[in-house]
Amino acid sequence: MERAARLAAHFPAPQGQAMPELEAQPTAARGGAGFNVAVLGAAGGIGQPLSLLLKLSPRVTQLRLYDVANTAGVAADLSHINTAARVSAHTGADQLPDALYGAHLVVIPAGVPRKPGMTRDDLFNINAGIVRTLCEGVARYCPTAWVALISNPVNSTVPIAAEVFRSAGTLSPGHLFGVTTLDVVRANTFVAEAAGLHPGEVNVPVIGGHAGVTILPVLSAVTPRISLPEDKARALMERIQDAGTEVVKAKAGAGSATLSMAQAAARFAEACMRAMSGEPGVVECAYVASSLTDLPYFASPLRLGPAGIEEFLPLPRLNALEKDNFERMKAELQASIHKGLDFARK
Ligand SMILES: NC(=O)C1=CN([C@@H]2O[C@H](COP(=O)(O)OP(=O)(O)OC[C@H]3O[C@@H](n4cnc5c(N)ncnc54)[C@H](O)[C@@H]3O)[C@@H](O)[C@H]2O)C=CC1
Ligand SMILES: O=C([O-])CC(=O)C(=O)O
Repeated sequence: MERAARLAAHFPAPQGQAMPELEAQPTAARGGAGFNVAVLGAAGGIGQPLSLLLKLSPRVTQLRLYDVANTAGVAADLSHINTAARVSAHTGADQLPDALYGAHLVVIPAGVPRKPGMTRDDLFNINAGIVRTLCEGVARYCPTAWVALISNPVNSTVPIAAEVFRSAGTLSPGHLFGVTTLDVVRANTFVAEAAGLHPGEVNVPVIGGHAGVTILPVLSAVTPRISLPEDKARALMERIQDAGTEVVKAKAGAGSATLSMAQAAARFAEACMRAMSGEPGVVECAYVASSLTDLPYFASPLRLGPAGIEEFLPLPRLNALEKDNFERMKAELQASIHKGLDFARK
């Protein structure tokens, strides 16, 4: 189906309204009145605890919960919590416009999770289409929103989202993020355990992408500085790269990481809202369109500001082990990016 026809079929105007004229939300106005956040996939394993954490955020004034089913119960439940965020439920494609209209930040954990034995790429066939459809809605109903994409395979879904926005004429690369915060959270935790530090005081930059060898924790650039023998560094690196699979195996068919992911996504959402509010010095790693390497999408530490990505921090110097991993990730990451681009351009 031609793109315009597909858009019109999926997204009628919000109920009782003419198709809204979407004016850009001026960043200066953001924050003062709080943020309007939409969670797409809100009734799922990540969506529910993430929505709980966002309901607890003093920065959120409107929380829109969208899913294909079961949002009414989640919203009713959360709405009894005595915080200021107003919660609304939006179920099914015809309610997506109401969920999105006016959103400052859209967080997307919609899609299927892995089962044991699957790779993240095995999710592509189902999740690519879900992400494309949801992003077509974002392009139409909240084109200036920041988008934080959780749905796997992130290495491919972010290029898909970018192409949807590009062809809708709404692409703002500084507002589109693949959420890799869980890799940082895990790296901080495992390094703290290994070094006898408090996890809250450790910061590991994690670069590359979000699958196996493409997840590159730069252990030589950890703060505070720690020194690890190569065998220990290699083992830690591999544990961080396989941490998602560790959870998938432990859940034994019941899905993948949800609670730690919800916390990681809430941390990333808070960082976005702090940056939109003009707070200085907000730095997070995320997977974004990037020219730091030959790869067109790459995760690295970013300084965020009211306009989105304000600075790509220089990549940390890599030691021999990390350089070797970087070389090994390139082909896989490039292939995942192309797979996403090819899908979106069909
Ligand atoms: N980026 C990351 O670090 C991580 C990513 N993930 C990914 O997050 C995704 C979600 O995982 P879970 O929440 O555990 O899965 P889940 O199956 O528990 O929840 C997914 C939700 O998406 C909803 N959904 C499906 N199609 C939809 C559509 N077209 N529109 C709106 N909602 C739709 C489902 O109804 C369900 O409620 C998976 O793709 C998973 O691989 C998971 C953990 C970490
Ligand atoms: O492993 C998975 O399928 C989910 C995920 O991305 C993670 O936990 O890092």
